[in-house]
Amino acid sequence: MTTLSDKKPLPPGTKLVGKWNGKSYHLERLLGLGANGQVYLALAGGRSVCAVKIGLEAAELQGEANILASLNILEKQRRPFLLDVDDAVLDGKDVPFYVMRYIPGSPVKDHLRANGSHWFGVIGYRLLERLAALHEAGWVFGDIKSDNVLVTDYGQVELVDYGGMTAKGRSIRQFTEIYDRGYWSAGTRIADPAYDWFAVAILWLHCFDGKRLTQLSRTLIPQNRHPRELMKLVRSNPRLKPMEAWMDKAFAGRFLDSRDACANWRETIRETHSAKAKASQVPAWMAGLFAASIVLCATAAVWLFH
Ligand SMILES: Nc1ncnc2c1ncn2[C@@H]1O[C@H](COP(=O)(O)OP(=O)(O)OP(=O)(O)O)[C@@H](O)[C@H]1O
Repeated sequence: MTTLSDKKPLPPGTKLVGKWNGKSYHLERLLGLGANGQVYLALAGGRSVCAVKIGLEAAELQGEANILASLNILEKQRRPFLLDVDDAVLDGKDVPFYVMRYIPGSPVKDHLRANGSHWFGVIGYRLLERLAALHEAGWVFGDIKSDNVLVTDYGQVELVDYGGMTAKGRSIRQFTEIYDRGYWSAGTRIADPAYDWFAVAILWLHCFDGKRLTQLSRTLIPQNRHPRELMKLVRSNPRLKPMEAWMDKAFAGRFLDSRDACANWRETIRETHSAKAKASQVPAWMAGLFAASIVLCATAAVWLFH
């Protein structure tokens, strides 16, 4: 019997037939199990690949679908993300679902682990660009975390789970504690672009220093949770230390706007790269000394064997 319980995934091959739009979806495998529902890789009409989110809470799912529908309208130049919204009958019960474009990527933390941490410069820039576009359209993403930032094999960055997306000025709809600036006494939970910048800075700490970040959140009493504690981690991490100035601004919400956050990111990455390139260059005096020693050796060899 096929039932939708909050934790148990539906078996592969389950067919959902939309009650209102009549479209059918074959569930292939579970992509993610979250607090608000289950996301499956599916085949629409038996052919095209898509992602289906089945909700346990109809109102919550409808809220997400409404946000995605307005995003489709706002971002006409992008391929639509929301493809269908409907109900299906499973085991005699109405189950609400919506269908999205499938993003063939992995969470940013996994991507960096598999492909190398040097990717984080370009991924970070693309993520900030995506956020800047949302901010300019009047939205704040809200629930930035590794699972919701998918990176494709070609390094494209896509956001998933728009359940936290909130209009500027409203209370953040959905967030993850450790990424939340309210939790770290760094500001309110009122949606503004700085809310997302803060979460992006936490994302890099989570990717490169996850253990110490978790440890910090477990051991600090609430009164002592503060960005200065996060900055101590940044300064003592060789990967993040070069990004110190950017991270500090992101924690304090001190960029002019999201384009400024992007430009600052690019500049910091560029400076880090040129500093590394300089450090790896062999100084001229050392190269000269090396050349002279070769000449000396060659002369000695000729003299010995003559
Ligand atoms: N369009 C998509 N394409 C590919 N994978 C997706 C897509 N949408 C969601 N996923 C995967 O499914 C996971 C769970 O989806 P989602 O975050 O929407 O559920 P949720 O119930 O809101 O979860 P959470 O409790 O983490 O907020 C995501 O973290 C992501 O890995």
